[in-house]
Amino acid sequence: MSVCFHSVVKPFSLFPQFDFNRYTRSPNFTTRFSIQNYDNNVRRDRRHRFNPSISVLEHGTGVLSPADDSEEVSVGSEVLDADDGVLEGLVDVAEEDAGSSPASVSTKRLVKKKVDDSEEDGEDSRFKLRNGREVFEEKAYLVGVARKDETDELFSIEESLKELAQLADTAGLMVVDSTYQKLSNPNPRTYIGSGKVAEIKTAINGYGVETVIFDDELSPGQLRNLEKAFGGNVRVCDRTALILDIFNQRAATREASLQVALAQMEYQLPRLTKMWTHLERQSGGKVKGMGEKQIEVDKRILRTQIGVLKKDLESVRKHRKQYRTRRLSVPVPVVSLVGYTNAGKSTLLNQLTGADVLAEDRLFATLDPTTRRVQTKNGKEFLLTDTVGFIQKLPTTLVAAFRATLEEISESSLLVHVIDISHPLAEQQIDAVEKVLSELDACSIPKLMVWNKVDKASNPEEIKLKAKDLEDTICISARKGSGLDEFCNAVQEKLKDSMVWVEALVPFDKGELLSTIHQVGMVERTEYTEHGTLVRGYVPLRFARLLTPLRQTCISRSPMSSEDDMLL
Ligand SMILES: Nc1nc2c(ncn2[C@@H]2O[C@H](COP(=O)(O)OP(=O)(O)OP(=O)(O)O)[C@@H](O)[C@H]2O)c(=O)[nH]1
Ligand SMILES: [Mg+2]
Repeated sequence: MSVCFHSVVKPFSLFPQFDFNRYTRSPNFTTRFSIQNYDNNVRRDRRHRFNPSISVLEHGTGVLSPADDSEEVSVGSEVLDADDGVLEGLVDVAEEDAGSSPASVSTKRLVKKKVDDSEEDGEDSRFKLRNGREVFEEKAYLVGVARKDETDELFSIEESLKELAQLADTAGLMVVDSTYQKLSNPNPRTYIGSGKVAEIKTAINGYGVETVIFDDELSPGQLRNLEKAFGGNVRVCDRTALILDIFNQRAATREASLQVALAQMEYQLPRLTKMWTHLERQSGGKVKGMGEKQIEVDKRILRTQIGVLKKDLESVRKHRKQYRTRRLSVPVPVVSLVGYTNAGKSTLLNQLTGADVLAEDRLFATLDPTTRRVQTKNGKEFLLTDTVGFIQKLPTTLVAAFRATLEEISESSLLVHVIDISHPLAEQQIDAVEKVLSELDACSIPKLMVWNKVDKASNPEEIKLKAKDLEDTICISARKGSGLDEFCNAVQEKLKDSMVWVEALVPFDKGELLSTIHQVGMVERTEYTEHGTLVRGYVPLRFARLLTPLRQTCISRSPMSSEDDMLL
C-alpha cells in the first residue's frame, strides 16, 4: 500500500457533496493491501483504491491537454504481478542508455536487489510492516529531466532523484528504478521525449510498476498524456503530489489537516480542465457543451469548498493567534528552529526542553509548530519553536497554505538554522533553506548556524575546527547531547544583537521584575541604591518598553550605539 491512498480520500471526505471519485481511477483499478494481526496471525485482506492526488481518470474521463483529442484510456482490471525486486538502498549504477530518444539520454539505476523467487513468496515479499500495520508496497519508477542550460540548479539530477526516492520511500512506495533525460526544454505534451517515453514503458512493464513519479511538477496535459502512453494500469504523479501526500499523512492537528487539504485542492483545481469532454465524444457531439458545463459546475463546487476551508482555517488560526499574543506579552525572546527536513530540529528541541516531539529518520516528521521554554544553566530563558522542515522544490501551494504557520518564524528574535553537516548535500540544503526563508521575508532576522550530527560525520574534528573559524556557527550533536551548552551561550550572545541597552531603577518592592530582567536580558551590572536596584544591561525591545517608567537617563555609556535608545 502506498500512503498516497489517503491523499485524496482524507481531505476530500471533508466535502462529501463533491464527488471526487469522478476524477480518480475507476473502481476496478485497485491494488490490494492487507492488515495482518500479528497477535493471532490472522490476515485480513481488503481492496484499497490508490488515489494519488493528481490522478484524474475515471471511466474514460480525465484531464486533457488542449492539443489532446485522442481517445480516452480504458482503465484495465487489476494487475498486481508478484515481482522479485525489493528496495534495499540507493545504489548508484550508471548505465549507458541505448539512446532511444533523439535527445541525449542517460539512465541511472538507483535501487535494486533481486530476491530469489524460491526464497520469498513473490507478492508476500511486498507486504511490509509500517507503524505496526502490514502494508502493501507499490512499485514506483522515478523520472527526472536535467536541463541542459540550467547550471544554477542547487541539486544535480542524480541528487534530486535520490531525494525523490527518499520521498517515495517515506510515502510507502518501493522504488525499483529511475531514469532521467537531458533536455533543453521539457516536452510540452509529455515532459520527456517520445523515445524516452517508450523506453520507460518497456522498463515499467518489465518491473510491473504501478506508479511513475516525475521529479518536477507536470501540467495536467502532460500528466494525462503520460498516463495514456504508459497504459491504463500505470499511474503518473509528480514530486508536488508526493509531497502533498506525505504532508497529508503526517498532518496530526486540525490546522495542519486544513492547510494540507487547502493546498491539495488548489493543486487540483486547474487539473479539472476538460474532464468531461469525453461525454461529447461518446455521444457523437449531441450533447455539445455538456462537458464544459459539468466542469464549470465542479470547479464552482471546488472553489466554494476552498472558500469554506479558508474560513475554517481562519477560525482555527484565531485561536493560535490569541495564544501567540499571550506569549508575546511575556517578555521572553522567541528563537525559531529552521532547516532542511530531517536535519535534527525536533531532536534538538527535545534535548533542550524535554519535549516529546516526534523525531525520526523520515522526511517531514514535524508539521505543526511546538514552542517550549529553554532554561539555560546560567539562569537565562528563551522560547524555542520547532516547525516544519523545508525541501528543495517545495510546492508553492504548500508554502502558501502553511504561511500562517511559518509566520511564527518571521516573528522570532533569532533563527537557528539547523544543518545536518554529515549529509553529503549539506551545502545545497543550506541554499535551499535560505531560498525559502527569503520567500518568507525572514532573511533580515539574526541567524545562528548550527552544524548538527557531527557525531555522524566522517571527519568530526575537521568540521569542528572549520566551524570555529566561521562567525555564528557552532557544532553540536543533538542526539548525543553534545555542544548544547555552547549552543545556549551562542543563542544568548546572538539574542543580545536584537536587544537594547537599558539602565533602570527597579524599586525594592518589584523583586519579580528584577528577576525577569535577569532571565530575559543580559545584565551587565547591578547597584543597590536607597531607592531601589539600578540595573544596567541589554533587554528585548518589547521588555524595554515595559521598563520605560523606570528607566534612568543614561548614567553610563551604552556599549551599543545610541541608535538603540532612539528606537525606544
Ligand atoms: N547521528 C545523529 N542523528 C541525529 C542527530 N540529530 C538528529 N538525528 C536523527 O536524525 C533524524 C531526524 O531528526 P528530527 O529531529 O526528526 O529532524 P527534523 O529536522 O525535526 O525533521 P523534520 O521534522 O522532518 O523537518 C532522527 O532519526 C534523529 O534521531 C545527531 O546529532 N546525530
Ligand atoms: Mg521535526
